[in-house]
Amino acid sequence: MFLPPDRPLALSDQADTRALRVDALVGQRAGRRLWGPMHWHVGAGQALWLRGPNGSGKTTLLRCLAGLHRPEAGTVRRPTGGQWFIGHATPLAEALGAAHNLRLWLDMAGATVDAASLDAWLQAQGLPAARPVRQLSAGQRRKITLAPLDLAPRALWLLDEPFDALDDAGCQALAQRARHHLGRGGVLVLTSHQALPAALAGCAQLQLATAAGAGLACAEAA
Ligand SMILES: Nc1ncnc2c1ncn2[C@@H]1O[C@H](COP(=O)(O)OP(=O)(O)OP(=O)(O)O)[C@@H](O)[C@H]1O
Repeated sequence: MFLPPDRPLALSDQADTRALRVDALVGQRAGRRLWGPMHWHVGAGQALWLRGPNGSGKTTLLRCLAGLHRPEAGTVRRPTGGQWFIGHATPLAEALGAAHNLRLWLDMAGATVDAASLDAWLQAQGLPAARPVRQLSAGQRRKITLAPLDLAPRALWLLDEPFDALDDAGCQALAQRARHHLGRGGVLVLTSHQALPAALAGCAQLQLATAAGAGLACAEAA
């Protein structure tokens, strides 16, 4: 099944080292083909919204883009400047506070962030630095997991359902951060079951689809 994107993907120069590029990529889970082959690239300053029904393979595609899941075939070329992959689960240590969690996460990711910047960011977000994460709400947890985007800028943002659990103000603020990232020449690929805030309206879309009865999904982009 071929479903064209609502808007064609913006093309960039094939040699552009700031672009995210996918060639002949085929996605699989447990040996079952989910989508592909797909060919597209997203240039610096551009965003791509992955869409599709539950189980169509959006998370799998994001994980392939991040290099966390092996595709059946094909290649992914990421922009220079590093990446953040932030999944929809919140992998926080429940007994630790936000500052401690972020310190561990940033250290593991090789990101250098001084304690003052981290504390200032938490304060600006109205998040408690030391209260155990298990005492925080779902939206507060979500905000913590998204903190590295601001604290340690990287060229490629791969975000799986980043608006989940955020209130309206939180969604708007995240979209503005994404807009700022794109303005600096970053690349964004995200999934969202909800409509994107106005700041991200008009970005390119890639629709993954499940063929009725066959359990097979394919995708294509202009
Ligand atoms: N660890 C796994 N082992 C085997 N199959 C898996 C595994 N994880 C996911 N799948 C299967 O892969 C398919 C795609 O899953 P994926 O999570 O990528 O879909 P999705 O489009 O992100 O779904 P949703 O909108 O529900 O988040 C589904 O059919 C799912 O059952």
